[in-house]
Amino acid sequence: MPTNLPVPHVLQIRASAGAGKTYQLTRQYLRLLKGLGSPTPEALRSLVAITFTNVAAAEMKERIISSLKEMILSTPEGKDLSRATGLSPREAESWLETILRYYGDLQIRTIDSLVFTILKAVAFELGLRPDLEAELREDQLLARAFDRLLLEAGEGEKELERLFRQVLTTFLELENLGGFNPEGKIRFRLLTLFRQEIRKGPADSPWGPSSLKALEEELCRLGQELTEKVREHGGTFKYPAYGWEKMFQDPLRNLKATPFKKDSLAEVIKAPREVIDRLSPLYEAFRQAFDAYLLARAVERLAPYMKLYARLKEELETIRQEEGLIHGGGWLELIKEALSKGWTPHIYCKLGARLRHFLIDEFQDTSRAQWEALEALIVNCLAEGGSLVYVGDTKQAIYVWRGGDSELFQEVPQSLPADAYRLDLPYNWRSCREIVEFNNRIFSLLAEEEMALWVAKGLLYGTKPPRGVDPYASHLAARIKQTFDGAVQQLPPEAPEGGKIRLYQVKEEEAIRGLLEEMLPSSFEKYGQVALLVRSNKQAERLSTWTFEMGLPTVTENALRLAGSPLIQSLTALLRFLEYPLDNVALAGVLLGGLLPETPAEEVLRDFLVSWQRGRGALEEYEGAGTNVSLYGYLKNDRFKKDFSGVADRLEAFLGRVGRVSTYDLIRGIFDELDLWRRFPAETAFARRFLELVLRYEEEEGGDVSGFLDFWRQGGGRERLGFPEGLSAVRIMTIHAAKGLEFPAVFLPFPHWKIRFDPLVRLDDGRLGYATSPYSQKIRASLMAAKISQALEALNLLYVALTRAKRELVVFFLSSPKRQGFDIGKVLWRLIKEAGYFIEET
Ligand SMILES: Nc1ncnc2c1ncn2[C@@H]1O[C@H](COP(=O)(O)OP(=O)(O)OP(=O)(O)O)[C@@H](O)[C@H]1O
Repeated sequence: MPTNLPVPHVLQIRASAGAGKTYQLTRQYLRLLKGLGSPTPEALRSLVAITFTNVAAAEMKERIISSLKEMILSTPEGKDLSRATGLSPREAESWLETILRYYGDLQIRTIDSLVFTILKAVAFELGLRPDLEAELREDQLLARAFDRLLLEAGEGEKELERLFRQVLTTFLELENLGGFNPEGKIRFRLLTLFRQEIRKGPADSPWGPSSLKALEEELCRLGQELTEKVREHGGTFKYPAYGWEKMFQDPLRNLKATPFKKDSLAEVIKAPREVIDRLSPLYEAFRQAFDAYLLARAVERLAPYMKLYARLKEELETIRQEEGLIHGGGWLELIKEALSKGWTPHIYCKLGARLRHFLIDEFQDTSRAQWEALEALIVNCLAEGGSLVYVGDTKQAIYVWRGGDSELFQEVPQSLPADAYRLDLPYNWRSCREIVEFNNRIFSLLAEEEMALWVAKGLLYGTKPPRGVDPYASHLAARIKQTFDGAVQQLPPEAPEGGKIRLYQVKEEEAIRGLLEEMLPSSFEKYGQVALLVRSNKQAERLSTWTFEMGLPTVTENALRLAGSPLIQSLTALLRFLEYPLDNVALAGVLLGGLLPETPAEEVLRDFLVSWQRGRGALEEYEGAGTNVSLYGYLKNDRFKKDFSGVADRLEAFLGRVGRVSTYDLIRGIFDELDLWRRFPAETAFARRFLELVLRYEEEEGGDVSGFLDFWRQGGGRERLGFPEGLSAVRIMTIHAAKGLEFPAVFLPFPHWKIRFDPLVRLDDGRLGYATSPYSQKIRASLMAAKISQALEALNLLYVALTRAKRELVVFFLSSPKRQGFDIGKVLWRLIKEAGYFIEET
């Protein structure tokens, strides 16, 4: 890593898996700390590291802290770090103190979180409510807006009622869809439109809906004219047994007819040359009308949805004004607007720091909208002598569906006002020799012309690709070659030897289960060394049922959700109680969770319930004249104070702090006073992450206890931990979640994913259309462009999956006839065979 680049500079690190990109980024962070001089919160705030997920941000913070500790203790690793970063043990110590003291100023976060903080800083100037809140769960926000529309329609808003009716008609007639739940499908389509707009630009049509009726009539007229003229000139349609002539007479009922796809009239009719020449323009006119009709139909299909969607957006705007809620895509646009007005100095002033250096991890998954929101800030920081280091690997771009745009990787240095440098990291530091060589052989094959073309054709067209040259397949093949060119990695001089690749072919899924049962318990000293990687959550569920039945300790992504931790459950129960002290269920949760050290919880509750059963009279007596029968009132009652000494006092003390201190300080106080760190050692990781979440929430949304609880209920509880090290349980997770991680042994039990088809396409003229076969040529181009991106993503997923293993990699192939069509398993199979590996049949 070059340590003395002159500022300003942009450094691009593009390297394959396990090459040390995140490792270098962490070191660069420490190096920049050194360059900032004496540790202050302002200096800390000027250094921004952007990660792809909150989990990755939490992990990077941990890495920074543990690196500083190593340096303070001058361990061998610490000495190496000191040498590489220039930080002496003393400097490391004072930075660590500053970081721990001003933890909230540590700017290691996701792009969305950074952009939202900035947005809050300029909310007033942008005419937004200052108590603006982020709604990260766009489906929920949209569901609310949709419900409000339904309500308005139900209350007699005529225009809206008409719109809903139109959508339903399109749904039932044009799309031939039925079923019991049109509402669910309509909601889903609106959500797709919303996502499309957030990630890929405006959804509004530049033109109104086309006149489908007129196009239908024109098509039928041309079809009939053609049949009449053919007959008039003594010609006949080919293949009378298939009724080609009839198809031209009634094209609307024969949209998929073969003769409509022929390139020339000579392929459709039998007639002398001069007749064919004479009628060819008519056939061409028919074909054009046919294409225009198909195009209009696709746009028309979406038109009522677009109108409803326009209303939905108005509703979203109302929610924003009424409640200050704003969705992710919305804030990216707003911040872009603010920055384009040259507000950067003002933003810095509000943030209390100038941003000087940016570090960005996993850059290949950044979306254009995200980049555009950040760009002006980065330009500004470069203009003031700062730097940008961004790292990534286009082979690992697996978030195209969320707008990730790996082409930005090359564009960025050209658009920025600073000298650009590039660093190669040629070694793979992660895996043993066998694994590195396996991946080298497999993935370098994808950079070969013939193989790339075979893969491209298969992924785009399945088992029956068109013969000869196909422009889409050639384009995809070129991109595959370009992506995997340079995939070969070197082994560092002292790389660990060995490693194992095990490849099996099985006939039924049951056999995969059998092999797992055989291999998992016997092969590894510790279960914690094994990760089973899958494509979908459903597969993860299936596998965890199996491992559960086998009696193997297992940890899945869901098990790491914060809401699943007993400590966090009791803590949120305590917050619910503090928000509303009459919430008996919440207080019961606090007592039963053992949060308060001195509570004989069951005894208290039994007593309370017995009293309750005896009748309100008795309880009201405890509570004095109060009418609310609350557990809290019961605990506070003097009669019981001595039995349950301290409980009510503690609760009262906490209650006294609500609203006077921040939610974060309130919870930290609870941790200290109840000695939770010591009393719940197994839950430390959950507790730390929870505190971080509270802090992040507070920074971004400034909310009180109620606000935090709303956020928690609406999805905060789904936040999860990174997979903890040292836990002796088999990890089951999706390949998406495994990105950036590594494990001693990796199993890929179901490598058979296909590319996903998205019927929503953007046409050349900017309009959106809904693609169903047969496609207009214009739709075909957009559709194939989308398919090409998805095909690349499917291959990239394979690359991510196969590069997570340090020592052992196990892959199962299912050869059951149930597995039909062309999938990634087929690609992998051929790559493995050509690379000369043996697949064992069982
Ligand atoms: N220069 C190095 N010396 C020793 N170990 C290294 C070095 N670089 C990286 N490593 C180790 O190699 C492993 C992979 O590093 P890291 O996760 O940073 O790679 P990466 O390029 O970000 O990988 P991926 O793209 O697959 O997420 C880690 O265990 C890291 O500690």
